Amino acid sequence: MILSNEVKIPWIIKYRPKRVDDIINQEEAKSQMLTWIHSWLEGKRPEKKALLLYGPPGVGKTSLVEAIANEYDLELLELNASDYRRTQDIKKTVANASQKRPLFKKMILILMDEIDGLSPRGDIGGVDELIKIIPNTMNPIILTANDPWKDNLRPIREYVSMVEFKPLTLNQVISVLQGICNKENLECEREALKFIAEKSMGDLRGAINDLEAVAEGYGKVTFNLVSVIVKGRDKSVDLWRTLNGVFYAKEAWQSRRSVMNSEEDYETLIAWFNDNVPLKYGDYEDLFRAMDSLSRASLFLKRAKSGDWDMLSYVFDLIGPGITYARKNGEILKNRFSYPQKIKIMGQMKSLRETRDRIAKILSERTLSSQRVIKSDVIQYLITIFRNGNIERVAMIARAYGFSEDDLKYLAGNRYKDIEKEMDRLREGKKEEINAKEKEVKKQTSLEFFGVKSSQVKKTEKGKRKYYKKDNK
Ligand SMILES: Nc1ncnc2c1ncn2[C@@H]1O[C@H](COP(=O)(O)OP(=O)(O)OP(=O)(O)O)[C@@H](O)[C@H]1O
Repeated sequence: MILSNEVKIPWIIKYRPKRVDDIINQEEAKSQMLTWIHSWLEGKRPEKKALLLYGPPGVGKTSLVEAIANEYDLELLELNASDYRRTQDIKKTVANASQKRPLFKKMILILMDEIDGLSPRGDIGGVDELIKIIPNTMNPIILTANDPWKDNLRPIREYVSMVEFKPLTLNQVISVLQGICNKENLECEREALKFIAEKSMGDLRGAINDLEAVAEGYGKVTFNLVSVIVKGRDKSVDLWRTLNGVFYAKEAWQSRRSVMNSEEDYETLIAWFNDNVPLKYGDYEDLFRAMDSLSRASLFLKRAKSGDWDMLSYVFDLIGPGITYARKNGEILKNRFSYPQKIKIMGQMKSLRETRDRIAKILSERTLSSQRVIKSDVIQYLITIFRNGNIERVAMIARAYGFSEDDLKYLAGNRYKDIEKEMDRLREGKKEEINAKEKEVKKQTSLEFFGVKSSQVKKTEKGKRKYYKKDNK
């Protein structure tokens, strides 16, 4: 059963260029690739049967190949690192496709993405196999790499034409972002777009993702928001990327990579998915499968943390592909990602713990007792006094100990405002009277009050009063 039919598509997919003309700033690459593809289409197989596209991430390598396939009616066979990890994989997929004629389209365009991402050991055989395939292929082959100068790619470089992709300029990135803002009817400040563009350093994919993260979270894109959220790749942006990367992955390896690349610890990631899977998967069976996978991830994480670190590999698979492939029936819902309740509560508890520790420190310094004893035996009484005791007296105790507003909130709960008012009234009241009363309170909170004889108290060099077991008399 599907709960809602509102479906959301990530902007990098929604605004992906459909035609070659839509690709910006890669004129040289375009002309090189178009000349090459024309000669294939005219039946003159070019001297180099494969291209190696290289350049930074997110500048249009994959998009241009997809646009060419779309415009020239080619069947695109898109393969990723995980499809050709071993020699057999290459034989099964690339070698096979290189000799096939498509049923309906003109040719098969074979795209092997991210060949530099292959592990050096695993792909040695693969590289050899590829070198055998390229000279005899009946179909055009395109390889992409961020870094084509890696050693393991050296043999391949002789068999391909290299096509360079350049980073996009600041203004180009800004104008793409502005175009998206207009189409989305989104309020976007120019300064904010400039900030995102500068941060992206020419990676348009990254820039579009950042824009969407801010827009989705806040409904508008202002400089103030962006400078806080996108700055230094803020954690919420990182989390947003990871969630998006898993929910919208096309392939298992993409989803796994999103989890592995996240800067968050795995417990936090699990908490985020725990709260957000129900927001994104409306079909109950999809939801069941995803939550089942997530709970297994949690179990494997425990095992990994108890020393069996090999288990971590299953954690990546169970969070990433486990959630991606759990969705079989329904679409991804349009709901916004939400902040996990567990982390919210833990955050609140953490700040409460910090306040309690601070109060314990103040009291332990004053009474020369250990903080542990103060926490276990004293604070509860203080809370009772602050919540029920005589307000003037409580206000004086608060002044004597120098409790902050947070300390008062912790000790007095809802009563803290009344206590603060009383403290103000006292402050304005007769100084002498207050001083005398404060003195009395101080006395009652002093070492002597806790049974230490005055003769056992000495002043340290810094003027602090210290307790000595031995009588000084
Ligand atoms: N030159 C460009 N013109 C228009 N849109 C672009 C361009 N470069 C990137 N984009 C946008 O960024 C997204 C990612 O681009 P693409 O996948 O083509 O990058 P890539 O260079 O293949 O990156 P990677 O090396 O990481 O795979 C696209 O969906 C598109 O929206």
